[in-house]
Amino acid sequence: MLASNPNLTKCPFFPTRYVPISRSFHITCCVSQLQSAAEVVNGRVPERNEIRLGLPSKGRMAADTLDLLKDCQLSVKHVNPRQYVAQIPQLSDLEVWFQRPKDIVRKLLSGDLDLGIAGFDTVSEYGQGNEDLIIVHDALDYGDCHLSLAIPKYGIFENINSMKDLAQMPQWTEEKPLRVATGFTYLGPKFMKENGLNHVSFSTADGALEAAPAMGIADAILDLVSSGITLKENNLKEIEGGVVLRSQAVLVASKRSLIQRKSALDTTHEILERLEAHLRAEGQFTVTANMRGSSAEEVAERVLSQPSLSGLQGPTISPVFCKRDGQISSDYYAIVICVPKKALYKSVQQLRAIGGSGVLVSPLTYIFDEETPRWRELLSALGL
Ligand SMILES: Nc1ncnc2c1ncn2[C@@H]1O[C@H](COP(=O)(O)OP(=O)(O)OP(=O)(O)O)[C@@H](O)[C@H]1O
Ligand SMILES: O=P(O)(O)OC[C@H]1O[C@H](OP(=O)(O)OP(=O)(O)O)[C@H](O)[C@@H]1O
Ligand SMILES: [Mg+2]
Repeated sequence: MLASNPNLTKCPFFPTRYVPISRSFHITCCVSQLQSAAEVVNGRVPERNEIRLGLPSKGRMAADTLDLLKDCQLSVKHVNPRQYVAQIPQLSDLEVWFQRPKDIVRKLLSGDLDLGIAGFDTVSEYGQGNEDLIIVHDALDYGDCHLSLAIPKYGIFENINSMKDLAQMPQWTEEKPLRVATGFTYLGPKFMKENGLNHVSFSTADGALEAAPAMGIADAILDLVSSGITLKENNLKEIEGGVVLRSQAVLVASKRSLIQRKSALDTTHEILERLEAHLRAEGQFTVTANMRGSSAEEVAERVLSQPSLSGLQGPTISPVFCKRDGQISSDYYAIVICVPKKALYKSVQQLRAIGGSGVLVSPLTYIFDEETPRWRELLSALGL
């Protein structure tokens, strides 16, 4: 139980929240959040002309975020790693601010940033379900991990393999709760409660949580997992139903900013279109092949008879003209299709099976659709 944990105390500013006693910086942060929040609570966002995008200043998300933007032709001009403000020359009214991922979320809530990129886990933990946060793109395709509960493989946990088993263990009582070490002090308690574990206490640390059970500090940990190596090396295991959430990098915005700053919405549209165009193209190849045929329609029929050759909107088929005995004829047709990378070899086999030859495969850089579904979803979530 939260209240019985000596390491946590009621936050003086948000009485429904508990904060680690040692983390007075968190309380300071609550104060500054309150001050900024006061500015926006009555519906107005702070006055400024530039749109602010928060990007991770360091840690495992930082380099991949810059790489993604570069791939979208949105390179960040950042001369010095210790300088926390930067520009994206392609987006003239946008300022980039480098911040720790958790501060990106806090500053979106306080109105000091309009847009940000962070892990979904961080958005969920520090956003605490605040309705002002809106996920603009939920799958930026890096930073994959999941937040999961893990317990020792040994001792009293040897035969415990699910959350249900864990909840039914007779050991956990009001006086002797299940001790969980986690940095996720909002999601952790919420998850345990939702899973019927009522006798739980939490402790927190900034890293190397996997050591806590062996050190006798905790019975279980709730932390991020990607390869699973850290758990394995520390004799811990995940259990059925123990995944709190799955995470990857996301583009997140403040609803208020998007509604009240017209240019924030326009800039978000452009960033979203570029992200979608790049991410859609990344999974595809362009495949070109020649095929003998009597007409474009007849070739199309053959191509469309194969399950992996329909492309994005059906194949493009154009006649290949050659001069024979002074006569121009088109016995061959060139077909162009987009093929998912995973289905490349299958597609080549199917092309050959219907008489395709000279198959050329090239990378695809961008796919701009007429309108991205995510843009429509965003507008409807904003009530626009
Ligand atoms: N194996 C992993 N462990 C932790 N984070 C991961 C992992 N794989 C992907 N991530 C993502 O990277 C983010 C962690 O980035 P970073 O290392 O900058 O944060 P941090 O160490 O939690 O931050 P801070 O140092 O400010 O406490 C996570 O929030 C998550 O979205
Ligand atoms: O499943 P894996 O691939 O082994 O990754 C999981 C580990 O990585 C992270 O720690 P990090 O490397 O950030 O070190 P820290 O615990 O000191 O923060 C996370 O907190 C886990 O400990
Ligand atoms: Mg870390």
